[in-house]
Amino acid sequence: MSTDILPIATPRETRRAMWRLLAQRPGRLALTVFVLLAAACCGLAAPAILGIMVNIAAGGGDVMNLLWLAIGLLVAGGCGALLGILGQNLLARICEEALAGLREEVFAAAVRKPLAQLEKAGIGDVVARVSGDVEAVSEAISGVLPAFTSAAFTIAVTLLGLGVIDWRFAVAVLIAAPLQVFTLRWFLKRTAPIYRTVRITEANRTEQIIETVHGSPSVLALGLGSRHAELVATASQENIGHALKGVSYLTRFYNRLNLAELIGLSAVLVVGFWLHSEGIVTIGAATAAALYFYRLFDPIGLVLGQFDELQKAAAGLGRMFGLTMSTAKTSPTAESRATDSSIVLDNVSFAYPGQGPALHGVSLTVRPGERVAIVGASGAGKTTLAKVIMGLEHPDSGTAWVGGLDSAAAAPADLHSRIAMVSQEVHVFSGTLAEDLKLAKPDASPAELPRVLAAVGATWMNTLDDGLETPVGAGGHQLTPEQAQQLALARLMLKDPPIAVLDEATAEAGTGSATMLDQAAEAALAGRTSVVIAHRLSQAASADTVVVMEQGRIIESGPHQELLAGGGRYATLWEAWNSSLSR
Ligand SMILES: Nc1ncnc2c1ncn2[C@@H]1O[C@H](COP(=O)(O)OP(=O)(O)OP(=O)(O)O)[C@@H](O)[C@H]1O
Repeated sequence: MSTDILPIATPRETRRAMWRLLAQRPGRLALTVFVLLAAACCGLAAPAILGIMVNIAAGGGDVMNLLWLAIGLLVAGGCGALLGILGQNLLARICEEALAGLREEVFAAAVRKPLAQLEKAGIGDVVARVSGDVEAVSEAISGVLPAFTSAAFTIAVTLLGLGVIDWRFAVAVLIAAPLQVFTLRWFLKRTAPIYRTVRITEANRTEQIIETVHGSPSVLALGLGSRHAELVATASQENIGHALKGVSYLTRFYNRLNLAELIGLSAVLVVGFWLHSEGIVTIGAATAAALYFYRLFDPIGLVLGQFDELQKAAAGLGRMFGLTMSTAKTSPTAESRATDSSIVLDNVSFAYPGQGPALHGVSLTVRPGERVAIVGASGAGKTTLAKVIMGLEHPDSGTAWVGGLDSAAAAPADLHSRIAMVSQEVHVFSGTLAEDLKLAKPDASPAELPRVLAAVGATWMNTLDDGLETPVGAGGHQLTPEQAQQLALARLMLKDPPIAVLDEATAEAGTGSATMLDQAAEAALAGRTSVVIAHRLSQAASADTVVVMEQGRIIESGPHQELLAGGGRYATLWEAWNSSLSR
């Protein structure tokens, strides 16, 4: 599987994109920073008060004073804890909202991708980005980031507090810093590629599972079950192997951090002893300094330790942003050059990944209201042409203009307001018949639904026990392929776009139903600009223009009668079709 087909955002691009998301809520972000700072300052009070209590106790001081200080200790601790919880909750909420926006962007980007690019990248990679990566980032951002930020504030404020007692304490604490920084760099350098590989091998495993499930009929028919199970197991093993490597580095990382803490605490105690013996600080101040440093153990451990989680999240974020960025690259703002309901293909060429051209410099104009039938042998490129018009595939060169929009660059909502397609693989969605129809127009009035069904000749609707409220699709009343085609045509009528594409909409029909479906298509296409992929040449005969394709090129075009009179490829196809009917 090639995982480099869908881009991955660089760390810089990821940071910028993340900041852009967070900065959408500047007021709440500022309030959160303020609350977290206040919580960290409250935390400073406890060691300071304890230091004062030590001084009082050492000097044989007043018990009442000690009692008041103890109450102050409790109040500061309580306020610090409450503010800390409040700040972390505020931050978690901001992050959750930002992530929800990102999640929507990523899903939208995934469905906007050209089919060929998704197929090339491997569907497992896309699934991993919109599920596994989103989950990993979600967990890290809502679970880790608030605690991480709170710890970072505590460290900064505590270092400041140490400096206020005596600058030499701050220097003593910083003795441990080089080892901590070195340990962190050592850890990040080694584990960053491991985490990237873990995500990639996870995508491989997903790909393998999807392939096995998709191909399960062939897998079972050919007795390939154990071989496929082995392939999935191998992909899993590879993933686990890399994940374990990460765990091994994590253990060594914490060992080194413990050593750094030991060095730092020793330094603070030695400096405290020396400063006290020189009469520079009181015993209480030295105690407070030691307590400050001790207080740093947890936040430093958390910040350094959670780098690991944030790094994993950053890897996921990079892949998520990569998906949205690459969409932005391939789908800039819609280019528009006319607003009528025409289709203009301008020298369009397209090849599926690793294949020869499926379309070769195709130029075609369908005027507003005109109906064009595309005919040609199997593999001539008819369906590919329909996909390019629909924006499902993007031309390698040339442009497909649909109602004035570049179909490869237009926002899906804009494009779909102008064009709709009925494809060969008609899907009946689960739900009632009315719900199925309303997918095309959610606010359709109750009178519209029977009207469009009647227009496409779906008289079978009257025989259903619950009429429009009859459940259809999986688990409901099963429609025949012809009925499903009629339903799709009725949806098209409800949606009422000015332009329509029918890709072999009646190819499923037996001879008996063919005329009925031809009439249904006729009703659905009335008044629209349309392109009909016509395997049944009766559809070509009723079109304004017939276009004949061969090996990705247009080799003939013109009205039905003219092409027949010309005696070319279309005349041959027509003759063959007629004689197949009379047989
Ligand atoms: N998803 C795909 N991946 C790779 N090649 C494809 C894909 N779909 C079609 N092709 C190839 O592109 C060429 C054009 O196929 P296309 O489906 O557009 O032809 P068609 O005229 O619609 O054929 P049919 O009438 O059989 O549907 C063929 O060589 C086909 O094998």
